[in-house]
Amino acid sequence: MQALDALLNRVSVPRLVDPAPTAEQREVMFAAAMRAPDHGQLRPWRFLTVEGQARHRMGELLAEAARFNDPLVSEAVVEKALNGPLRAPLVVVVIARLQDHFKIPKAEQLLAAGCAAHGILLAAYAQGVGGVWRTGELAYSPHVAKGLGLEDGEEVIGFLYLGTPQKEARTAPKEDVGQFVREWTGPQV
Ligand SMILES: Cc1cc2nc3c(=O)[nH]c(=O)nc-3n(C[C@H](O)[C@H](O)[C@H](O)COP(=O)(O)O)c2cc1C
Repeated sequence: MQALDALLNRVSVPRLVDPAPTAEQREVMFAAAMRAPDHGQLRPWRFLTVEGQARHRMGELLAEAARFNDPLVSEAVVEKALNGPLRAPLVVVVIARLQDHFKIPKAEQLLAAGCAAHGILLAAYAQGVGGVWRTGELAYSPHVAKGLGLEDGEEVIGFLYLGTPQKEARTAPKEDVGQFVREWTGPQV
């Protein structure tokens, strides 16, 4: 696939089934992540892969976090948390690693990690792998962070659900790009 095809046509694929991406496909996806624009080459990201039985353990962790957040949480919400990671054969947890740096603000590091996540999704799409970036409030839970083994300065910025599209992906909507672009010719007076 040509680079522009992926850039212009990538769409999220919410319904994902087995098989999970192959080792070769994963290598390409993580290599693409490493090409994210990255001020100072801090590489302010890392990834966890969760698959097989570990997805059930991740679901239990999310369900515990839902109960911690709200002891009166409904069973429906707990059930959704439990089943969340089962929506795809592979979940990639994207972790931003934010450090105090004399020159590079944490906001820039966060953006770089976001670009890395986008790189994974683009490389997935280019290889026919379906993917969708999800978060939800549990992604930001300290209980989940602890259970996933995050260290100081690290935060989850996304769960990338990856797998084989269950059905043909939708077509990317055509956007009126002109609405988002203006020429600037000098300061307003
Ligand atoms: C940081 C981030 C978090 C997101 N979290 C969710 C989410 O929890 N649930 C969801 O349905 N979409 C979420 N999305 C949006 C989807 O990944 C997707 O981009 C959106 O549904 C639009 O579909 P498209 O990518 O095909 O244009 C998130 C996107 C980003 C960048």
